[in-house]
Amino acid sequence: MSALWTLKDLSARQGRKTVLQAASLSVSAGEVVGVVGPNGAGKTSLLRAGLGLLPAGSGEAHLSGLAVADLAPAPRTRLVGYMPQERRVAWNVPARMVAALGASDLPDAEADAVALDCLQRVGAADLADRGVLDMSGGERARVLLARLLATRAPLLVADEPVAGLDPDAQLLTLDLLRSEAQRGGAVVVTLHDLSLAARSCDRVVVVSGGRIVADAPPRDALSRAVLAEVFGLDGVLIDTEAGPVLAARRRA
Ligand SMILES: Nc1ncnc2c1ncn2[C@@H]1O[C@H](COP(=O)(O)OP(=O)(O)OP(=O)(O)O)[C@@H](O)[C@H]1O
Repeated sequence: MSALWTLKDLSARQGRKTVLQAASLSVSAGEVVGVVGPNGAGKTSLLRAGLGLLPAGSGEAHLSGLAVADLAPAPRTRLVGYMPQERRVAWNVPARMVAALGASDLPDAEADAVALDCLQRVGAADLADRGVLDMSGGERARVLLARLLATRAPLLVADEPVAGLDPDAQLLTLDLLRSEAQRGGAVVVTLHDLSLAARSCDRVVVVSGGRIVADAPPRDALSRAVLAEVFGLDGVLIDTEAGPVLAARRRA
């Protein structure tokens, strides 16, 4: 398997605070990797520092073997598509235009065709001509997912793509990301739903206090000990017909 994204001892700060400490990670083609951790653990910082969007204090990050620090924005967007946590869109332009931004390397007509195809895949074909500010939050999230898919980049990184989505849309989102991995890409996704992470990801990376404290298949990464120490939960993954489900309560 070829590594599409590698981090080696990567650290980063926000102001005086160290938000990422010596993080090492390797993501290969075909993988769906979930990044989990409590609020403020450093998940977004990990993604942003690893993509060169937050200056790294030390360590290295590579995309398809190329040092992120040396990559100009245009070549970087060919190697990675990034869906940030904030779903901010400034202008009330139609969904098809927003989705087409993901394919801005193509001539307009081709970018539009890719955008429409991606809107269809995310179940938002009927929203194509609607302004993105005239939508519900969940509808806008689908449009932004379409924009991510429209990048056709080998690595897709999505920060909480299922936040605020209904259950069917959550599963659809993970299914679509899985299909990108099956086509030979790699996917990294932050999630708060640990059941969904266990069910949908090949590997789960647990972040706590700015450090990667586990990086393993879901059952190992979300062990009783990690659930207790990192999440403050007395919990366990239970097998069901639909996949593993977390049964947990807060620790006393
Ligand atoms: N712009 C900023 N300035 C200062 N500190 C920041 C900034 N952004 C994030 N932080 C701090 O960095 C730490 C990690 O934040 P980060 O957003 O990476 O966490 P997260 O795991 O993604 O959290 P969440 O699940 O709440 O989205 C937190 O302590 C946060 O307060």
